[in-house]
Amino acid sequence: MDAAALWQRYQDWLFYDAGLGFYLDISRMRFDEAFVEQMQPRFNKAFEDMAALEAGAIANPDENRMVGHYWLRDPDLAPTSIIRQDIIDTLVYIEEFSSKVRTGVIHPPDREKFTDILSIGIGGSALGPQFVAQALGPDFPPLEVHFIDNTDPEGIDRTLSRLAERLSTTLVIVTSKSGGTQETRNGMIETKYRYEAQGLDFSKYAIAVTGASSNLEKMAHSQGWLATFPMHDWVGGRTSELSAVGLLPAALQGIDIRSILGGAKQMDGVTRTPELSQNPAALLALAWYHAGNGKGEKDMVILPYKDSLLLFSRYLQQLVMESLGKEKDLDGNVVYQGIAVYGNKGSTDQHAYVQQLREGVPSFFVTFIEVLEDRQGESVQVEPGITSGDYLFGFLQGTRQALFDNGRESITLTIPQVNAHTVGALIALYERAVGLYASLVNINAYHQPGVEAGKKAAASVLELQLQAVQILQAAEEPLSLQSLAEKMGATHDIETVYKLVRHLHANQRQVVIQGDPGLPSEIRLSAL
Ligand SMILES: O=P(O)(O)OC[C@H]1O[C@H](O)[C@H](O)[C@@H](O)[C@@H]1O
Repeated sequence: MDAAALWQRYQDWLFYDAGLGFYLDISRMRFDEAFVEQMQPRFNKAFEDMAALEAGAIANPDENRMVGHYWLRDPDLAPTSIIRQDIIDTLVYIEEFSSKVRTGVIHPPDREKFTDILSIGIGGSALGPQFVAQALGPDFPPLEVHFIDNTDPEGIDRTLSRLAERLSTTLVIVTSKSGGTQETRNGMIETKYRYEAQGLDFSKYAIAVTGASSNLEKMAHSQGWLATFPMHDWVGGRTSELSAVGLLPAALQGIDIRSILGGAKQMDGVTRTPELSQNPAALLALAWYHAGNGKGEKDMVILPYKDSLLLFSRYLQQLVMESLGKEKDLDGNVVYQGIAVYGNKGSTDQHAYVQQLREGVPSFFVTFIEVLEDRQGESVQVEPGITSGDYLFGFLQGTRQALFDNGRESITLTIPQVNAHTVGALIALYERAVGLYASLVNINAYHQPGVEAGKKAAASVLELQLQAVQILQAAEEPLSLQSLAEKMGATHDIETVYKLVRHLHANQRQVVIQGDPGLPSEIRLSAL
């Protein structure tokens, strides 16, 4: 395609919404009119599915749940007045509570104000708050936010050690929809232990964001925690950023949550349009379908040219991959769907993996995110007439061009600046695109049956560990690995037995290995 034809294609496919100041360019995806025409019936169905979902249909049939994240930013859409009122009340509660914390009306025992927030959660209960804190957190927030999002002891220690001096002014938010996620529970128990070690009553510092009647909610109530905020049944973890999960920590950091909701609502309005060319979420879904033949054959590389959007790719990784990565379609056929997502930021990545994108295996399409405003205030000139922002702009355009010239496709989103409004809009855009794409490929985007398998397997490893220690404690002499596994009735799982004794030995806990651990069949095991 020559330059004039490309320019025409750019103009033909350019989507712009003046209210949002948002542009979407899919001209560098090499689909043709025939493809669009062929996709139209699928889109008609996707728009119908989406309308039904927003009206309160059981859009997550496996879990028999409604899918209501769109109602969070427009409560009038909620299917019942009870849900509507609940959304409104929760928002007011979040605003009142966070303002009282910021002004010191709610304060820690014997101190004037909370200075820090420690957010404990994982997956959908962490990624949104982390992304938004990075994107929108002020340089000097009223409360600085920290995260524990794993059960890694060293990671927990690092966060808690850094906070040690300020634990007595740190507000802890424990976020878990199910209220039973082990990593989150472990982080909470370890944190509580540190508070108690300093003679602090944890319940005076702790807040729960969780589902009704969850174990976490029951504990928060029985121990008299500072507050509890709801995580509704009809909001999935990966679409919960605009519920209390994301709004509470954002409001505590002084981020304008009404503006995030406003941006999302405005994007929802635009992406509700049942007209492919006028709907940027549908255009994204079209581009994804084209790129990967509707089978996820190409990976989605997210490249925001803005440091503050660094965590967007990690946020989208869960939203896209947990939603679309499914073994079966809605009719029960095995389809192995999904789209792999990765990315970091430009131009940083140009000095890392963009080499492969330009010249290596063509297994991806890029989504560039361009932010028009370089910074607030004046820029120095790094060369006559040229600023650092001009370089960032130039690198984005250059990379887009260089990739296209070598047959690599890309999408470009352009926003006027990174602010609460545009971040809300970006979240809403991708939530809708994922929902539409799921309809195109006929899968349930709102369940995650696959993640349970790993959790169950982990539980049986821990059972084996307890059993192994018990047998070694009762043994009169050191045992070989084989005889330990036999006594456990776990010869089929001897590799796991080997690994768990190695782990315990490395931590000087309960088990001692004698012999060469590199020769598992020769080691002798005894209780410590
Ligand atoms: O909020 P929670 O119930 O603790 O869940 C946290 C996360 O863990 C689960 O494994 C799910 O796969 C995620 O979708 C969820 O966001």
